[in-house]
Amino acid sequence: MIELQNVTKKFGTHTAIQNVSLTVHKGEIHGLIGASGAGKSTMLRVMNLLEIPDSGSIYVGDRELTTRSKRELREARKRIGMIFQHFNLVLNKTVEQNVAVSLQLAQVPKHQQIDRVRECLRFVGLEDQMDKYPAQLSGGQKQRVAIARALANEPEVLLCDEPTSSLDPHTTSEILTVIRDIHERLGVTVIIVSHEMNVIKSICQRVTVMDQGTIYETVPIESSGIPKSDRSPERFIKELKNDA
Ligand SMILES: Nc1ncnc2c1ncn2[C@@H]1O[C@H](COP(=O)(O)OP(=O)(O)OP(=O)(O)O)[C@@H](O)[C@H]1O
Repeated sequence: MIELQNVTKKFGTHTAIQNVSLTVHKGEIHGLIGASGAGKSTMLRVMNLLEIPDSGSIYVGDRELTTRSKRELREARKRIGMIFQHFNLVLNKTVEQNVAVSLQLAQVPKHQQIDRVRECLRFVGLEDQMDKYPAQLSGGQKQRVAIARALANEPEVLLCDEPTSSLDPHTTSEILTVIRDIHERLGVTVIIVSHEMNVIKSICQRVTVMDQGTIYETVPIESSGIPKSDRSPERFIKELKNDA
């Protein structure tokens, strides 16, 4: 589904990723983990050419991205959604308008936009929040809007850059459940960068460990399932007592 062949990306004299090759299979949830600065985000960002590699090839499906014209690249990118740690919503646009941005960029006719926006917001459970602004939402709701925006053009691939790193454990499980739903119900291939081992272990089928800009190893894992989270006061008391 996604194949990186001998990809190198430098920032000035610093090599962020060095000659990496990786295949992500269609329909898998693939994790990228490693120490800070190992090159995880750069790996993810070259997959949709948000970072242009200095050398190497990137295939998404049967499309080689690095040799595409600007117009062809725009088309190819519609099939790749992306979400970020800090959500990257447009603050002066409503939830509805934020999701519609993807469709406007893809030049979807206006009369088709509203149905699609509603459908995506329904998928993430936010249909009733369409008129709110990002500042009126919780972190988890903001990430759901970002997910709805990423889904709007029916992507085949979802790139997730530390999607739960700004969220508490309860909201993390909710967002992971949405990501797993996208994978299972929509058949989307997911690549997720995280420094949180529990996140990686709970939903990934294979994990690539990165070290100093190279791939240390890719290992299959048995996903442990998304932990059930409970925000009841009894649970807080129990945990406080356990810690003591
Ligand atoms: N736009 C940039 N300009 C200059 N250097 C960069 C840029 N982006 C990344 N780097 C450098 O490339 C290296 C890899 O960065 P990257 O963000 O891919 O690592 P990471 O594994 O995702 O780290 P973290 O977990 O801290 O986010 C780091 O040394 C970083 O400082």
